[in-house]
Amino acid sequence: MLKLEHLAWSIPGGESIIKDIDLELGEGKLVVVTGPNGGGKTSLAKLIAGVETLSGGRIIFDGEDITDMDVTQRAKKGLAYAFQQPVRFKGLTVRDMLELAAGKSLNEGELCALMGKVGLCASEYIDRELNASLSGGEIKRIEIASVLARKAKLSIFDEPEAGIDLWSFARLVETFEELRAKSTGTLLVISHQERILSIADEIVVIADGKVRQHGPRQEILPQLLANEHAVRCPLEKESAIV
Ligand SMILES: Nc1ncnc2c1ncn2[C@@H]1O[C@H](COP(=O)(O)OP(=O)(O)OP(=O)(O)O)[C@@H](O)[C@H]1O
Repeated sequence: MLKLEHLAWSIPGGESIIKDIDLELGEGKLVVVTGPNGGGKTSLAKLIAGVETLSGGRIIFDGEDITDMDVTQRAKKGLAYAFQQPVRFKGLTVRDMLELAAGKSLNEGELCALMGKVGLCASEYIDRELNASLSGGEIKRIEIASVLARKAKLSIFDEPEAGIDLWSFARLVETFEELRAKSTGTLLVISHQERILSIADEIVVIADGKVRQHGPRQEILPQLLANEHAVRCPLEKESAIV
């Protein structure tokens, strides 16, 4: 459903950030992208969503070449993106944002169901403006709810765990599992969280702008966990000596 061919992206100064990425994602899968900070995950998500413009390569979505389409055209084709740091929209209420995302007016029950998926109670929030009065975690969850409202063919979530409390995070993980079970669309989730990695169908590891590993969770996750221990153990030994 999504095919990335030789994707490349350099920042205006010339530094190469994304380096020849080839990747194919299947329909209805939950794919988790992980890797070290600064490896290029957010850049890749922005390139897929059309927020940044490719320096080279092609993006095929549902059999169609969307490389030259802008963000809005890609959104109309069924691509939704939740930013790592959500944007606030003064003058727009939570209800407005969710209804815009859903493309229709929503009744109280529908609003409640949507907000419940991210651990928020609709009645407390729907009439609030999307401005600085909302906390970082609240705005993040509302943005995730708006992406869920889109029911897109491909939904991209950039570090949905960032700034979210444990209880809401647990609810969000359940929501991802429910969506995957319904196979309504493909989910691409950028995350460093083992809890999210542990529900993935596939894991992609990106470092230094390249795909380092890609495969089923059962294959990749044990390797990631083993590497984590390989890094941690010498340090633990050192601290034991001190
Ligand atoms: N507009 C930009 N201008 C300059 N450098 C940029 C720009 N966008 C990204 N970078 C750099 O590109 C590299 C990759 O950044 P990116 O945000 O894609 O990493 P990431 O894997 O998502 O990291 P994290 O896990 O910390 O969120 C970083 O070194 C970052 O500083």
